[in-house]
Amino acid sequence: MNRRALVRRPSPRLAEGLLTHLDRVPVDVDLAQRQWEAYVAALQAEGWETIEVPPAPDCPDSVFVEDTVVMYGDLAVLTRPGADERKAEVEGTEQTLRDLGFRIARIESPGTLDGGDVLKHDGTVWVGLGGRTNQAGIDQLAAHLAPLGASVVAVPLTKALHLKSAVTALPDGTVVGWDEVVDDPSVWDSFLAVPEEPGSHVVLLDEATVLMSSAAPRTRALYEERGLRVVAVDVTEYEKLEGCVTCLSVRLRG
Ligand SMILES: NC(=O)NCCC[C@H](N)C(=O)O
Repeated sequence: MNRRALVRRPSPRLAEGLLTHLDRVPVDVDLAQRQWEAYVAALQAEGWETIEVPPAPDCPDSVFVEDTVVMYGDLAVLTRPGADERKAEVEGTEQTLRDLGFRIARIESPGTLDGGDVLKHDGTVWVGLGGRTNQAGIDQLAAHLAPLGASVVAVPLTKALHLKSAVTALPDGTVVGWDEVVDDPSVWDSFLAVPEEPGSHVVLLDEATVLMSSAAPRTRALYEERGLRVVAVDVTEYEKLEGCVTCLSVRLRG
């Protein structure tokens, strides 16, 4: 399988990144750069080819490249981020995806949508309706994905920045989340509460391997007991800015 992922190196202005639910604490930008390089190396070590979106040094949150696009097969739906400070990040992602030959669609005003609000599994696309993504953005995404057979479900979101700040999905489709920030776990047929907040974010590297933060050792043990192989990386500087392992890459199919 052709496994490729978009990544985008952190801006020197990372410490100015937006905060919604966390208080600002000092961010070590040099450490963040090393953590980003280790994250990219971890993807490559698992057979993923990483493709860099041109850096956007004037956009403090540009490392969180997931928010700029929703991929579905050969279609790239460019987002319209809910925060004005982040709207300029989309241009670099568009340029890269056009060069790679993907079909392009886009969310347009008055719709807003961040890619971090979109969780996909097996033909269903759950979208967090909350601070960054509005109903118009969800409706537009649904229209773009309907021809591809996807069913889009809006999920109320009040306790976390993005849907994927609260929940992600294991390879078998089990949705995992940290109870305190999940508005309604009953949305999903199979939901597993995890013991640590950073444990609720996994990047699927293959059907039996996930990448996650090293800040959730008890959750790691839980995943390993379920038969998963876990690759753990330090993303402390990104967690300080309400980011996580899913925000730092966009996996491409095909
Ligand atoms: N997909 C994500 O969860 N992205 C994290 C974005 C964090 C950034 N500081 C923001 O508030 O937009």
